Amino acid sequence: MTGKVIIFSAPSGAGKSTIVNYLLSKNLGLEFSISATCRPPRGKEQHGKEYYFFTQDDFKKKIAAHEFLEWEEVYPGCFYGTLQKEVERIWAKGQAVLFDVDVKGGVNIKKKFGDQALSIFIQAPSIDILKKRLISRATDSPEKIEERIAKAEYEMSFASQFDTIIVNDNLETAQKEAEQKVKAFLAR
Ligand SMILES: Nc1nc2c(ncn2[C@@H]2O[C@H](COP(=O)(O)OP(=O)(O)O)[C@@H](O)[C@H]2O)c(=O)[nH]1
Ligand SMILES: Nc1ncnc2c1ncn2[C@@H]1O[C@H](COP(=O)(O)OP(=O)(O)O)[C@@H](O)[C@H]1O
Repeated sequence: MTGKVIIFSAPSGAGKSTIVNYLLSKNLGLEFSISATCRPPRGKEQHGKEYYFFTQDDFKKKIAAHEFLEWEEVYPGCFYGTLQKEVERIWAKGQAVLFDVDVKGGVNIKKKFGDQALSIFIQAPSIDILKKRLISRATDSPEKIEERIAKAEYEMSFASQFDTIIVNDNLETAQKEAEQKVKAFLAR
């Protein structure tokens, strides 16, 4: 059983989650790939909903057992990855898989799936705007925001390795552009 995959990557704060959630609300035949992580759940987060939560030990065992399609140490000591069986679960339902992964993960998944995959890089108009968005989102401490900004320039350097780049300046325009690109790819 094989199908299509759509990959979204971006520096933190560029608007990727907002655009991904918009696409998921459109009933385009997409299902979100739930990632595995070894960060602890926050608030009401549940295993198998936002993420599959594992201890760092269990995560490493799964790496050794080749259960991951890909994984990255996204922040120091903090692993995120996609379980092979997550993709199979979604394809078995006849849906296309929608990935929200870091830039390296995005490039690796595209390499694995080739023409079966559409990789989209979401870019903020500038680093300054990125910073403003992270501050106004108010989900991260000032230290975390600085960590994310510091990483953003490095992440931007991956943009050219994606099939397409969407600059998220006006949100509605970016959402429509993403929707049109995804629909065209799914119709192929
Ligand atoms: N490579 C890879 N990156 C992932 C995966 N899942 C999430 N990420 C990335 O890990 C980062 C998670 O950071 P953040 O958005 O702060 O997520 P949070 O842990 O839910 O607060 C983002 O860049 C995600 O795109 C995955 O399965 N593989
Ligand atoms: N085009 C836009 N203009 C202004 N604010 C935006 C735009 N796109 C997203 N945002 C806001 O910026 C913040 C970061 O967006 P989010 O989707 O959480 O980013 P990411 O998932 O890439 O980290 C959120 O508060 C979101 O509402």
